[in-house]
Amino acid sequence: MRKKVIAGNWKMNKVRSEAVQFLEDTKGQVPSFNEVESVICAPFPYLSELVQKAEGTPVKIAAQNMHFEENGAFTGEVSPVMLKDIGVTYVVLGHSERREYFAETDETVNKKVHAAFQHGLVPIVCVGETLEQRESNQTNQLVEGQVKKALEGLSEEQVKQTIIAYEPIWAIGTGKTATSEQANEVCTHIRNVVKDVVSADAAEAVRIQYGGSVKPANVEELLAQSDIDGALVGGASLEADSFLKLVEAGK
Ligand SMILES: O=C[C@H](O)COP(=O)(O)O
Repeated sequence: MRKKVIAGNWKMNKVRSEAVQFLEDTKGQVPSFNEVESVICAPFPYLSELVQKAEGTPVKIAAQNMHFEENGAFTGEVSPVMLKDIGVTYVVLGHSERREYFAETDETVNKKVHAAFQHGLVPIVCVGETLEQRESNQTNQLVEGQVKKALEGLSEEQVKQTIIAYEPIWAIGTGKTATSEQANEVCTHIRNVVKDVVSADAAEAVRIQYGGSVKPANVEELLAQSDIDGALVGGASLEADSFLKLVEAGK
């Protein structure tokens, strides 16, 4: 039985006081880590403080990106060593917004996934198609390519620990959710790809989230699908009440 993982991706939102207040507001109300994993993916400036505030609670703190090198002349970048040093435990890699606006590629995602494991961070690897690709029936092929490249060179054990987030780009922040059947169909395809290129055990263990306009009103139906093991949520994770409802649904 795969444990569900509900991750709130705040993207570039909230000032410090709002970020801290969110943890205050959810304190004591988030279900235990044994029931569901709950993660907040926060902007870099608050990570250290949020890790400290979340200590002793079931909430884990994630970064939204990182560089693959440990250190060096990479102005403006943040390394896995730095994230690990301040107690971050998860990192989102290859989000479609990084791919679209910041030239993230399948190759850099793969380097980052390796770097994450090297430094004890759990990668949440995002994949997903555009509307144009869906309409021209390229979804499975496109997502398959992204998954294969992202996982290239990992050990079976590392693949088992990886979280893959299937996020159709046309459903992100648009209010258009993929139907639970559409979402599950692609998640099943991803699991089959993992089975083909790694192993049946890895496919059974890997967690696959759905992301794209997930909210309290649709999360239960999505999580009830056979191959959806959680959600990566943007807009609906910004308010404490809404985030708590999402996490509750993961129990
Ligand atoms: O990382 C989260 C996804 O991009 C989904 O965002 P959304 O829930 O606002 O559609």
